Amino acid sequence: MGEKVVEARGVSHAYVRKRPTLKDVSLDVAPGELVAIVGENGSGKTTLARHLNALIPLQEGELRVVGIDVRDAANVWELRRLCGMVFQNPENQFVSSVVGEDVAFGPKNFGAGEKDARLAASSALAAVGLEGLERRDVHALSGGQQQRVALAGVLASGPQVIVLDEATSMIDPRGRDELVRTVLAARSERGAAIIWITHDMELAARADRVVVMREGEVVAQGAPEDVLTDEDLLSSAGLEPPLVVRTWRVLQAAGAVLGPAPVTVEGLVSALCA
Ligand SMILES: Nc1ncnc2c1ncn2[C@@H]1O[C@H](COP(=O)(O)OP(=O)(O)OP(=O)(O)O)[C@@H](O)[C@H]1O
Repeated sequence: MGEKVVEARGVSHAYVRKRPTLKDVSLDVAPGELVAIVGENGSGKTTLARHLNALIPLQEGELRVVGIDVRDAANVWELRRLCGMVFQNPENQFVSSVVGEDVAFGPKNFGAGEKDARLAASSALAAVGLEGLERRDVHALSGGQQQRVALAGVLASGPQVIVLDEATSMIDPRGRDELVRTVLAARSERGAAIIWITHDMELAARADRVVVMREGEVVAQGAPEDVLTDEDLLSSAGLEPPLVVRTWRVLQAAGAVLGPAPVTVEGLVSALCA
């Protein structure tokens, strides 16, 4: 158990009394694991994410992230350094209006000297494709660029867990692919675990594990090949399978293919070639 970077046990939360938003959520995440959390609007994904970073008080249950109890106020900044978050609207996430200073804030705040913090900021900005934008005003950037700055800020702080909450929603398709690669590199280079909250089933198909939420509960979790091909489960959670699975079903109905549905384009190609 000590090895997990997220250990949630029976976490429940109600913003409004007697109207629970999270119900008895238990979830483990291992170091370096890529976990996708899917669920329809209002199913509680963001509320769970906020708990991971102690942005809202834990009302019920137990939650340790990177070994820190989220109730432990003395360690909240260490928790936020080691578990970085990028939200859908990063606008309110910035501490400085100057890009380079915002990204350098994390490392500086966590003890790096001025020069090291700047270097960390520049390398994180380069990693998200924003090389040389250090002097720009954050608020004069596009939504997608702001999401990249927010991710750079997280990367510069050396996280063990990166939580992305619809964090690529405003990024154009090519930029999104680049960002996915950047996040996956953070995983392979630093062993960071990634928790990806997304409506993008193609992205979820690339995870190690998919967690399905419905009305504040975790209703299923497992390998993408199992979860994302279970149409009844997905439909009960208000979700659609990835395009590859839907394509497979059409081919199957036409008698063109046999066997379990692949979930990624690569899987589809190898199944068709086999
Ligand atoms: N600050 C708040 N006060 C009261 N209710 C809230 C608050 N934040 C969220 N809620 C409610 O909690 C429920 C779950 O919201 P949450 O944002 O966690 O869902 P989600 O799965 O992330 O949704 P989405 O896919 O739309 O981002 C919703 O019904 C929402 O209205």
